[in-house]
Amino acid sequence: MIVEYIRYAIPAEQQADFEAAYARAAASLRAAPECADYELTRCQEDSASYILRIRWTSTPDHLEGFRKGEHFPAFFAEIKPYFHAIQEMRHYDTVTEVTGTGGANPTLYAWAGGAEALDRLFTRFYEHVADDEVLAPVFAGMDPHHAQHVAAWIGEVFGGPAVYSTEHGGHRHMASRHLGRHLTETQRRRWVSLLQDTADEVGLPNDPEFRGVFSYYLEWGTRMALIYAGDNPPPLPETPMPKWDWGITPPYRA
Ligand code: HEM
Repeated sequence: MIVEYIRYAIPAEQQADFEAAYARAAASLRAAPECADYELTRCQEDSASYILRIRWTSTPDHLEGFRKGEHFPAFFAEIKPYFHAIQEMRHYDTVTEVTGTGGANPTLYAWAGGAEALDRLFTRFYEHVADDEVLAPVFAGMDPHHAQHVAAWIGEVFGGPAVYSTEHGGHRHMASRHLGRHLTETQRRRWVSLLQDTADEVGLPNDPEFRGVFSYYLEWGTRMALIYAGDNPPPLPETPMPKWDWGITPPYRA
């Protein structure tokens, strides 16, 4: 993914037409498979300055795919009158590690109740697993610290301290622990529903926003576990830990 920034200087009397032209041109961006997202903003301190930010799947996808593709003619027809007003139009690589979310919303980890709440959740969960006819055989030989390891994993994925990646082998190790286990859909579903029941039991926050994201993660994570446990697992991930956040349902505050 790369980011293109286009800076414009648009005199006050042209701004309404400029914004309307971009509102129409945006239909081409929405239709273009090379475009991830876009945003046109106007400067507060200098109202003539606009910045258009477009995330493209890659620079060649933008220059070869979009510019030579079916959506470009309609896009360019709308914005051509403002071409002379461009002050910068360049592609930027997201090569730095400096990215993240600010403190406007608590992390999922903090909202859940931190390490103590996640330890409580998984300790109780694996107590139930031991008595569950579907799951008990799967976890019969598990590491005695398994519950704490999974709590550390989820804690880090949910924005907590980097305990799993620094002390327990990170993403690659987690995926490797599922290899060759040939987990079934029945086991996966039981794992998810038993964990959700346990979340109720130990009093994890039950607001729709948190539980929605929690379920989203469990659904994705368990389906990934089945893929790694299956006959043709993908190469083990060398990538950093997945990071989860609130997405389109930030925490509700009255
Ligand atoms: C969101 C979903 C899941 C997460 C976050 C998760 C997390 C983990 C982690 C972090 C480990 C490695 C623990 C360590 O470092 O010692 C692990 C191992 C394991 N997982 Fe999962 N897992 C998920 C889904 C599942 C499912 C659905 C099953 C089976 C129904 C499963 C079965 C196992 C087993 C059997 C091990 C090895 C346990 C041991 O020998 O200690 N996992 N899992």
